Amino acid sequence: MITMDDIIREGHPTLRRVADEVSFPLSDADKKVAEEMMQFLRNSQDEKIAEELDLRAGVGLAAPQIDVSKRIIALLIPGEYEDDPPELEKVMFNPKIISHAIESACLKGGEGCLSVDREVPGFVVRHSRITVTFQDEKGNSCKARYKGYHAIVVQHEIDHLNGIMFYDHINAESPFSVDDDVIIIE
Ligand SMILES: OCN(O)CCCc1ccccc1
Ligand code: NI
Repeated sequence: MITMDDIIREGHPTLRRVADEVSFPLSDADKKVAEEMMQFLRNSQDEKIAEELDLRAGVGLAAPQIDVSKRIIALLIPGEYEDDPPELEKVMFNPKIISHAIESACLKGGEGCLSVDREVPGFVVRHSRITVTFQDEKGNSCKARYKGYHAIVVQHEIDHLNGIMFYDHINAESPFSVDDDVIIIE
């Protein structure tokens, strides 16, 4: 089971590596990694388990964050209300952004990261809408489009596969100044 002890922190070289493509059919090891990543996200969003295991809540996780330099990301974006189904619950293998909108967007509150034990204030400017191809656990080729908060989270995770941290996108000189056509998501 993944706990915070398994999550590597900034400064660890794996976070700055470009992760390797996953081959299909999946090895048992890769299947296990994906399952454990999704279980971590569920546990991290369960009040009791998170408190018991001292987990930071996460809506996404990338395999490099558990020192597995492979192109696997897990996404778990909860529904609006307690008993709603998740808005997005998916593991992507070899995800790739194949196209994106011209418009940029960022979260009003900035971003954080389970691999970063500090606040890094500032607007993290990303694409407002993306089209992603990926393989599912069966190796089926999939395509999906994301916008808004979902697009932001997916980009944050895919960045981890390319050794990019969220604060790489923050304007160091002026962290909260963005062009006036950048969509600021509440
Ligand atoms: O890589 C996953 N992770 O560090 C957890 C935080 C995910 C995340 C947080 C804010 C905006 C987008 C994504
Ligand atoms: Ni992260």
